[in-house]
Amino acid sequence: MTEPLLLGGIEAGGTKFLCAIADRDGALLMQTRIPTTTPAETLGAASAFFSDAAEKHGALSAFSIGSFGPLSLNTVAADYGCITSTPKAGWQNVDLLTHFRRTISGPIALDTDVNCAAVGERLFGSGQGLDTFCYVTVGTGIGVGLLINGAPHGGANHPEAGHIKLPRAPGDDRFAGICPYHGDCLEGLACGPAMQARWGVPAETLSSDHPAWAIEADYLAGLCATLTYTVRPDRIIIGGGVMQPQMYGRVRRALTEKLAGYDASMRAIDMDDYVAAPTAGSSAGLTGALALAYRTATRQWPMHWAITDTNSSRAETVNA
Ligand SMILES: Nc1ncnc2c1ncn2[C@@H]1O[C@H](COP(=O)(O)OP(=O)(O)OP(=O)(O)O)[C@@H](O)[C@H]1O
Ligand SMILES: [Zn+2]
Repeated sequence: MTEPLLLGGIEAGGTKFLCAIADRDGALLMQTRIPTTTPAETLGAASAFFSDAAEKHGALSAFSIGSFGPLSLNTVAADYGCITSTPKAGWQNVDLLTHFRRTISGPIALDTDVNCAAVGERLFGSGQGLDTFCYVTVGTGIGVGLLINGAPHGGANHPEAGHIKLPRAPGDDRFAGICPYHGDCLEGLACGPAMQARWGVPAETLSSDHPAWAIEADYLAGLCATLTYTVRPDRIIIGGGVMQPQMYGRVRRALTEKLAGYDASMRAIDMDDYVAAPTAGSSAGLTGALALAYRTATRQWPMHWAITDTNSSRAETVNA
């Protein structure tokens, strides 16, 4: 008989922490949504949820966190498991791992929110059937998750492709950018708050023929070209509040121009398929975190979740 598994996961975001426990088949047994306020308040509420879950369902087999960052993911570093230099007030140097080790006895895995979302897209969304793809979110920041040969990628630490420096888009030479570290890195020029700073109004209020969108598409296509040259993924999935439907065509056309017909395999890219929207739903990061917990417990990815379950039916099985 297969051993029962009890998995815990958190998608730790800048506005909310989604916490859940799930069984071996990915069915959610309990879940909750905690607003991200102070570390003490938010992490305290998350621990209380998992203590309550353990009382009701037993000890967790494995637990995983997909968090906003930057994070220290180098297992031998002194600050392993900490959020490090985030601009989010009060959350610098917050030790996530030590906090959860106080209440959770099983193994704990940690990865970025975007890598976890990429895992969720592989199980339930636009990454199904793919081994190597990128997951990009363009919202309050710009984050890039990488699934390489079927596993989330990290090296000495997680990459930060949202902060690459790109050539300025035509006509965009005055805006200084808003990244507190680099000024006019990609995130500094093209995340949602950067658009607001540049144009004086929130991005969602700009009309679809506003010049902002051509500039935005140029930068996102620059990121896609860089990812194409460095990772050569099967697909680049781009989501986040700024990626409205009209952006996909613009990014695909700008990317085709940037690749400039280089190499037959790049000329053969079907852009409609290559630059795609996410489809795993708003809980892809949480699903990915739970899948990471599954892998921590079993050394395998729960590929059967994709067959036996769908994102929407998962949501219905919840007893909050
Ligand atoms: N319809 C829209 N069109 C363009 N921009 C939008 C739209 N809706 C939201 N945004 C922008 O998206 C940003 C918020 O992004 P999102 O909704 O992805 O939130 P987030 O999860 O906080 O971001 P992140 O992915 O960085 O964590 C805001 O800057 C907002 O101006
Ligand atoms: Zn930057």
